[in-house]
Amino acid sequence: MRTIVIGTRKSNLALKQAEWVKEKLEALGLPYKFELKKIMTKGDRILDVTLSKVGGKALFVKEIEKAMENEEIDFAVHSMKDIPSVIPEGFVLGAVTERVDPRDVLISESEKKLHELPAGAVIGTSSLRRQAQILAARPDVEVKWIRGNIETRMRKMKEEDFDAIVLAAAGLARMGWSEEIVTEYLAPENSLPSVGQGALGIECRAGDKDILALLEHIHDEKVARTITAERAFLKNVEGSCQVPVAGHAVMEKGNDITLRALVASPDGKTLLQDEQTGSDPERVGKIIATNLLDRGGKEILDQVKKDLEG
Ligand SMILES: NCc1[nH]cc(CCC(=O)O)c1CC(=O)O
Repeated sequence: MRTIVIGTRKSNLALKQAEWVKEKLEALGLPYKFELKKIMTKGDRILDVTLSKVGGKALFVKEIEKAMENEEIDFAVHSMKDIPSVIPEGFVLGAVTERVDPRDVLISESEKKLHELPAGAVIGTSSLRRQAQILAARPDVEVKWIRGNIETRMRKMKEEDFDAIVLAAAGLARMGWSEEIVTEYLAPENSLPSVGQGALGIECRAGDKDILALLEHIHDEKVARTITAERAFLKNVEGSCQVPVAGHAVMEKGNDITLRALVASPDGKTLLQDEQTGSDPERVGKIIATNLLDRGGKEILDQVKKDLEG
């Protein structure tokens, strides 16, 4: 019986995600054994630096791709939103899983919602996307960088000087945290999610037919279509590092997809948004990207990238 080795980062959230995939595959009753292998990535090692300054998303996937290349693992489970918009030659997205709640949530010590927090309140996030949207909704609060996994951020909120933090509902749910700790599920108008948020992406070797056939069983084509639109937007606005862009797509009745996306300045003063519906996800994503870049998004993103390099 062939043993299939599933690669994962070693954070608790990554482990939960990989275990979820392992259980789904085991439930199929196929003649395979499944094993998890934890891989320490550069992104996990440098948790004290702002993520966008040290190279962004690629930091979490490079070592994992190396392990696939060396056949130490057969495929890797990632949070979809951590996968760069362009996947390197030799690897493919073998499956996109069902999506859980894609929204961001606000957790505040005083249990005050975003619009109830006092002026000067300090909100913790390490995402320019969240920062921009918080400041657009509440220009009178302060955003401070907070890093670390979910447990660390919850602890820092209590021990340090944060009135509230913003996290993904999906991460909390997967970690088994009770919904009771959530103060507010943020509407897309206040915090449009990250491209891919709430879904898992499974990356494997491009030519591995057995693994690709296996992964078909946990692939959700409807979710994949929405994510194709979101990622087409991301790829066409730039792709690589962590910049203040957001995008969320839903399936309409029939086969149409509606994508809402934005490009924002980090200070939240400019928020460029667009929404388009169409049947070709690549095209919907590209139309919005072109639109937002033309309307001033290009200047914003060029400036952000310059600041990140500096
Ligand atoms: N940026 C880190 C990250 N990557 C994936 C998730 C969980 C959400 C998901 O799976 O989409 C999180 C935590 C967060 O943003 O709060």
